[in-house]
Amino acid sequence: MSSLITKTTVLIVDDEPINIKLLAQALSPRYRVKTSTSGEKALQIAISDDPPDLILLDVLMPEMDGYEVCRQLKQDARSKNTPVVFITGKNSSEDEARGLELGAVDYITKPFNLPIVMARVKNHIALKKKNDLLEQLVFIDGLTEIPNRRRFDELLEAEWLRARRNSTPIAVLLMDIDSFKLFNDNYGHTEGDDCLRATAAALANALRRPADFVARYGGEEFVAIVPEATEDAAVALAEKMRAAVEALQVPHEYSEVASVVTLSVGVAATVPSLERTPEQLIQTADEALYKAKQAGRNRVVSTQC
Ligand SMILES: Nc1nc2c(ncn2[C@@H]2O[C@H](COP(=O)(O)OP(=O)(O)OP(=O)(O)O)[C@@H](O)[C@H]2O)c(=O)[nH]1
Repeated sequence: MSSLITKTTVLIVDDEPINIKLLAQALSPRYRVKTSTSGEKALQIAISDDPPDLILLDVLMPEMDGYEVCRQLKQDARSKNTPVVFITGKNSSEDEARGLELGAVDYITKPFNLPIVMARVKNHIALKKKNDLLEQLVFIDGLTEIPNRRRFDELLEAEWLRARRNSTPIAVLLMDIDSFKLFNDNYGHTEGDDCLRATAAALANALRRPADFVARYGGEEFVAIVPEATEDAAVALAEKMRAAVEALQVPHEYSEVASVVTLSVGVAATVPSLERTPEQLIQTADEALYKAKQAGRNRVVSTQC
């Protein structure tokens, strides 16, 4: 069962069940195949928790045509990296150019040659896997193996725009290990690195919902994005994260606040508007973090942005 779950998935989108059947028969020995006879359903599958690795997309479909499906796929951060291959009876060069300009990686005209389709699918999937790996490496912090600042910046921008569109709240948590210089100075840099790794894992484990996100912000600072969280909900999560680090019980006899490693957290929550920016949200969280440090560390302080 687990091998099935991890198997590469191809989504076939065609309003003609007979076309789907033909392609599915050829692909299913090697890939896990999902199918859709409508563009709307294809979009849902593409942004689901179990998205495909490649989409074979028909152009001529009633209601939403393949070009529109492709356009929407490429606009959504959750599906924009999923390769789209058009398989279509529309065989003019203008049609092909339009498909490729919309962001499709390939354009195959009907009647197609099945071995060629299979070979192209294989090549595009190999490329997609390599891109996924590269993206992971670019966005992962080497020491703690959680997402890095670059990934945070990118995701905050996307979540900010989403929250603004939907008029939903969003919160940022800025976290800083207390007296970490004293930890490093007394226990050494290697122990310091171990502490950062353990802290990162504890913070990642404390997240509750799939959309919640934590990254290493730099040095001994971490940052979380909590979409759709009111200030109260964000504070509750911040408190859970603070407690998770304390519960690690990493000895820190040189700490100014406790006998173990602790965390201070600044929380900022807002409903994004055109007048505000994500940078202001981070700035507000930073001010709250400063207050948490001033108030004695090992605590959560919140400010409305
Ligand atoms: N081991 C290790 N230490 C790091 C790393 N990045 C930053 N640091 C250390 O983190 C420490 C941060 O110290 P400060 O910014 O003075 O803060 P602090 O001692 O935690 O004091 P407060 O935040 O005010 O409680 C410095 O000693 C840095 O060298 C890293 O990747 N590994």
